[in-house]
Amino acid sequence: MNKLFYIMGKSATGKDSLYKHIKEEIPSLKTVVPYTTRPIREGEKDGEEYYFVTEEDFKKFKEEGRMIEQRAYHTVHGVWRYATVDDGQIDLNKGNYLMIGTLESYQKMKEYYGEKNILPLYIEVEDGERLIRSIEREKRQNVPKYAETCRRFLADEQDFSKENLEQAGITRKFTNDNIRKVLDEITEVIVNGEL
Ligand SMILES: Nc1ncnc2c1ncn2[C@@H]1O[C@H](COP(=O)(O)OP(=O)(O)OP(=O)(O)O)[C@@H](O)[C@H]1O
Ligand SMILES: Nc1nc2c(ncn2[C@@H]2O[C@H](COP(=O)(O)O)[C@@H](O)[C@H]2O)c(=O)[nH]1
Repeated sequence: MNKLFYIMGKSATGKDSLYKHIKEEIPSLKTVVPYTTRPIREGEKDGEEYYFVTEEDFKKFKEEGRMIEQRAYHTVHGVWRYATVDDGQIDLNKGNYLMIGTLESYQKMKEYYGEKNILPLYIEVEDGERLIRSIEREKRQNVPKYAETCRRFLADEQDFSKENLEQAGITRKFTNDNIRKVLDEITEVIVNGEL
């Protein structure tokens, strides 16, 4: 039976980096483009990282009953929304999928696709190291947004609290202190289809 492998973790734990490496190691994995109302960043392309849409588009998805899950964040730049939409991208009869999300979206995806069809890949990094990685990453941007980096770091504390992790049923955590090591661990899980 095919599965949805769902990467989650606090900011700057390496989700995007791992996603890219896993795709290279297992090219047969299918991917899904989520939707967002946040402004497009330099280097991003519409339809690759996200479909960059408007508030009105989000309303329309809801009215049409196509919203699988959605999240909204009160960022320092205003409200940014993210969603997975029932737009035909996911068909578990066609193969295994690799996605990135949050604990909140994972819960909704579990309800929509069924617990046995989705497998959580929870990534963690020690907080001090994670903060350094997120600041260094921001520093490389043309216009670093340090306030948003700090907001996200603090918000993660609550969003990924011990209680929330327990409630979501996260039993295994993958520590990204060495990308090669964690990649091997995750690849094994994907190939076997179990944690
Ligand atoms: N094992 C590692 N060792 C050192 N640096 C790493 C490692 N894995 C990823 N990084 C670096 O950490 C930074 C954060 O990684 P990445 O952008 O992939 O995180 P993320 O979880 O997708 O973040 P966000 O949720 O904020 O988008 C990047 O600069 C990346 O190159
Ligand atoms: N748990 C939280 N997740 C958040 C928060 N702000 C944004 N996000 C999630 O981050 C990813 C990636 O966003 P991007 O803009 O860097 O591409 C996305 O899935 C959002 O849901 C937050 O405060 N808490």
